[in-house]
Amino acid sequence: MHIIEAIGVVKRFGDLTAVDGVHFTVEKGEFFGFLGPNGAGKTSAIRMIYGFSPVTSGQMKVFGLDIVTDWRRIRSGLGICQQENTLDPDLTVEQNLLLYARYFEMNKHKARERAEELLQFFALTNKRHAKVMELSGGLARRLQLARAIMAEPALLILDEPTTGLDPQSRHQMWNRLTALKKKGLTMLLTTHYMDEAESLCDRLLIMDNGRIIAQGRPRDLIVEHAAENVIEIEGADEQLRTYVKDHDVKHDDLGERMIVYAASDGNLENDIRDRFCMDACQFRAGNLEDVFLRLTGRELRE
Ligand SMILES: Nc1ncnc2c1ncn2[C@@H]1O[C@H](COP(=O)(O)OP(=O)(O)OP(=O)(O)O)[C@@H](O)[C@H]1O
Repeated sequence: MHIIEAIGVVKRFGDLTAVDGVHFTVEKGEFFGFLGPNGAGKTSAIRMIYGFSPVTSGQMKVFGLDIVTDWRRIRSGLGICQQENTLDPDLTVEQNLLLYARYFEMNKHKARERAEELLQFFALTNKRHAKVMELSGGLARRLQLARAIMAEPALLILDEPTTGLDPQSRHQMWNRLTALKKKGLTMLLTTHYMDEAESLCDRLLIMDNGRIIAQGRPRDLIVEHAAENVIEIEGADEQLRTYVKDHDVKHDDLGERMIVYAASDGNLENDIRDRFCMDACQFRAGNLEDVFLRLTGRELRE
């Protein structure tokens, strides 16, 4: 059984089609990512998974159940960490966890035990009596995550979990998410950080204009849509342009700068190094950002 199965799912807001017939599956234990430019339809798609927003057409199945008819059963197995801070600002860290446990009808003893375990796991024990409004952004996000997994969900949904956090807090968050993955939790995240998606996700999809334009494992997407090795050449000239054309080399011509995508055998790299890299060339590994920009373009959207 798939943990999530989207079959031709469509979401419309009036005349606007935010999600345009998407198909994907998420399997047990997977860390699955949703990427795409602003307005691509990521949030609209994941909101249908947790029943926050009704499906216009198609079918969304979670834990093998239909979201339309079995919303309540599905909801009891989900943990959701939304973009917005949805914590109760007047309550303390610990009270936020305990209050949430009540929605899931957890008995008091179990709730206390679980809250203790999570306070430790997220390094929040010495903040247990602090009010939420006193917390830094990083601590608040950690608490939101702790609360989302309070009732031990089978699927955790994270909408941009590290947006706005400083590098220390982001790394701390990644570290905790990786630990949760090791425990076997299935997770789905949306993010604008390509390094985050590349290091955390087993598989991901890229959306644009409501459609899925690529789907697969990060490494496979890099090989298919960019390359393992990338050369950035400053001061691209006509000779280089002729060379890439004649040798049918995968590249992006950005005017002054050219980005060349080379396979891992090293031949093309060596040739370019010898012929065109007198001064300004940068050799680096291909990454998900290359894939993203190649598929969704470099122009500003708004
Ligand atoms: N409740 C709504 N009513 C009307 N239009 C909406 C609503 N929610 C989203 N949209 C529109 O649907 C499209 C997809 O938006 P969505 O928020 O799903 O994109 P996204 O990929 O999550 O973007 P971002 O990266 O900015 O969060 C956008 O054009 C947006 O304006």
